[in-house]
Amino acid sequence: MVSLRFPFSFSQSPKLPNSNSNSNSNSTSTSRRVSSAAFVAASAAASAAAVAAVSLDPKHPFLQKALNCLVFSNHTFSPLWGSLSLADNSYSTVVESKTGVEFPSVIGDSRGLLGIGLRKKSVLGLKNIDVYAFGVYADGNGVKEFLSKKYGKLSDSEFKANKKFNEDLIENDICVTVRLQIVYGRLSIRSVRSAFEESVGSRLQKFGGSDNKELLQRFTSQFKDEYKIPRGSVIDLSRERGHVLCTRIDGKEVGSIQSKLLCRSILDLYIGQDSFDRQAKEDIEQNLASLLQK
Ligand SMILES: CCCCCCCCCCCC(=O)O
Repeated sequence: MVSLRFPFSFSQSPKLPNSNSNSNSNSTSTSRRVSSAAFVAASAAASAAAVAAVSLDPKHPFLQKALNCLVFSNHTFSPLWGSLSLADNSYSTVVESKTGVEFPSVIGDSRGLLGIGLRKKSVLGLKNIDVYAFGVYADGNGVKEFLSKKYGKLSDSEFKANKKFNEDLIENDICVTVRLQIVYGRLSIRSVRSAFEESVGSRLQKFGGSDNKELLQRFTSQFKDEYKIPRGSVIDLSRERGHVLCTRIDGKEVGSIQSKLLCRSILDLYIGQDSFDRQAKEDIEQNLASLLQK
């Protein structure tokens, strides 16, 4: 039978991403691949915060001890856990190696990084340019709850034969964020709109048929002319509970739309069958699978 890996398990070393030789922070790792340890850190963050709160209470010396043990272990265990510092509340980052773009291993309260990738696009059918790096995050508790319910009773071989973890994430009501970090320096908001029109439009058609022009228009019209998208801009596309797609540009919410079809179409671009970056999709699949262990 498979069961969920306990986030504070010290007995088994998770796969680590390559360590970063040119980083100025000892908690940053450079990799195109993201270890499930990054994701585990998301669940750990919430629990660690709870432990920290109690540990200030002198009536709980045991918890203080557990906390010390946790922090010590973080520093020797994994670079991604290394900066899970309760003092400054900062977490480790993973760097997309081609562009140098950094992704925090945890965003929000509990969304852990499952994988990173690169979106390239050909301009005038000629040059392939790097447009943005992306990171896919999912809510630690939501994923674990879902996976253990669905796969907890499978035998090991049945579990290994499963190839549907990404589909599970795309389809179900689990909080997910895809973070786009723009690397191309000459992007107009109009080109962002038309790129979304093309990519999201094709998925809306694929999953929902041709009658979705209004939905596509509602989504793309969130990217208003007044917004600037210079290099370094961050666009967050988040599926919140109830299949609500919430869009943020540089942290500012620009709109939210309740539509299962739209959420599915967006996620399919990054982790679906014909995703933008095949390696990223495979990494994510693997990291989802490694959240369960025998
Ligand atoms: C010159 C290329 C312009 C491409 C702009 C893409 C900006 C964001 C679009 C997101 C969706 C997608 O990648 O198709």
